[in-house]
Amino acid sequence: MNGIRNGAPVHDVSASQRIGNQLRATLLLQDINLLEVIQHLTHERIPERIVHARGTGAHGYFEVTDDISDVTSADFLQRVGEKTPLFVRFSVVAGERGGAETVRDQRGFTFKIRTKEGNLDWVFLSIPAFPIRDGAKFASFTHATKRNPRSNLPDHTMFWDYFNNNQESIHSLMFLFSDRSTPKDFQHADCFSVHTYRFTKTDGSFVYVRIHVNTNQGIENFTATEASRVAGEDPDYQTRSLFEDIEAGNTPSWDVYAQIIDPKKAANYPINIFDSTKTLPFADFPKRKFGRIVLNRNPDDHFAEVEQSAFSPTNVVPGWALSPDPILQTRALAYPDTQRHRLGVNFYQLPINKPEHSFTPLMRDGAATFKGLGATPNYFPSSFSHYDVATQYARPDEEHWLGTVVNYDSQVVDADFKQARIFWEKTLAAHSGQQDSFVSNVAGHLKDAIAEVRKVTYAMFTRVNADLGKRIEKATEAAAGAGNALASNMKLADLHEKKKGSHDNSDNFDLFAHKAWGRS
Ligand code: HEM
Repeated sequence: MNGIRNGAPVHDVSASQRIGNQLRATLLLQDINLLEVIQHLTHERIPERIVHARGTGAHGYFEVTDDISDVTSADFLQRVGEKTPLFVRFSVVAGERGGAETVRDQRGFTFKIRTKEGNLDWVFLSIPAFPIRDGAKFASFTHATKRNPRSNLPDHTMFWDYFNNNQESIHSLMFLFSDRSTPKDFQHADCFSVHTYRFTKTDGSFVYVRIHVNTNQGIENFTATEASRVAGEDPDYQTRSLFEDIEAGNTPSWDVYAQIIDPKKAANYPINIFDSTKTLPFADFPKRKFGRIVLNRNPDDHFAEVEQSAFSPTNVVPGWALSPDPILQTRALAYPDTQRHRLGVNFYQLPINKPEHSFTPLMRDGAATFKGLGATPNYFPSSFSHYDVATQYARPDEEHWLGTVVNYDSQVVDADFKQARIFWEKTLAAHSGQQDSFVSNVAGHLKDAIAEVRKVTYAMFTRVNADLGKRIEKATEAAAGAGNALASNMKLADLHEKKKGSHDNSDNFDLFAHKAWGRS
């Protein structure tokens, strides 16, 4: 056995070198095996993802089922029947790495499609509308939906107060409190690109596109009661379900559709196609099938593959491009940045992330460099380099921007409630019992917020539909009983007041006063 990493054999693997043979003995610093084994162990954890920390993964392939070459030059989409290998990571957003999986939340679906022209990452969600459309709000949204910094407990006052003050989230919130957000497992859920992206062609033309990935296993959800029970009985339920499904030789699959959006139509369309809080109606932008995703192999090692995988919407290939959606543009910064922190600067050289062919002479060195450049010129252009840029891909040049720099903070308007209203009045109403579940799901959560916050939330749901507002108020107040919120919840009154001398950072509250921010 090679116990030490230099490859030398170790004979007494579990022995320790020491002076003295019985319990009274002292260890020796020269015991290399012991030192190395313990020092490796104490470095075995890496930071967990700031969001989507809990996840599982599988290998499989993307297959082109229908011709879509009229709208994209993406090489892997040119030939019906062609299969491209992929790796998927499924995740739960808010909980920590060991958290229960069947909780109410969005689910992340991330695909690394290993095309011959580079890895294409689709970093998608199980809810087709996102809660925010201003990138700078992502920190607030993430903090408010995680733990209270003082109690380290989930805080329903903080949660609902965030949404009361950021009501552009209402459409996404409607999905979050429907049974769609307690899916039985990943195999029985759909996912969506949420953002508008672009399919591009080598002639410089492009169309906008939103992707829908629809399960072939059928949608199956838990009720809130079932989800809580399973979270307690088997916190790893969804990882187990996927692993056992694939281990048994099953091949869960999803059909892949595109909503194609003509840029000219988008320019005058009443919904801003770059607003990630909105979906686009199928009546105006029908779904067009072009592929299938099939999973058929479990990872060999969870840490090496699932934990060390690094996905980013910026991993694009020719034929697929980003759009001006401001959330997508904010994400372009976030992912590779956090991955340099989480995995190190050469994270893309790890086997799970490495593209089939890669040649990046302008990036060199850094911790854990696996393959150096040797004598390759590491500047460009060079008289001695034998490489060139890929000129066959004309850069789409459709977007011309001219304007004044502004501090834009989107405002909530009545139109932001329209799709939430349709969801309540049509989508939920069409499925027996789903309106009742929605009301009871909200009440079961909102009851733990303080009364002052609950009241504002009732008004928010009333803006969606007056009857919905009344039903939520009635169910929540009944559940809240005497009106007591959990004692550990953040007390807003504490935050409203400046408590002189009671807090090291009490002066900071001044910074957040509306007046100091020019919004009084
Ligand atoms: C401004 C908005 C957003 C920011 C700043 C952001 C940031 C992040 C960060 C930092 C991670 C952790 C990545 C890692 O450690 O490797 C992450 C993961 C993830 N995000 Fe976002 N995100 C945003 C919006 C979105 C949206 C709109 C979607 C989907 C439409 C999305 C889907 C995901 C998924 C699926 C993961 C898990 C990736 C994995 O499995 O490794 N995020 N996000």
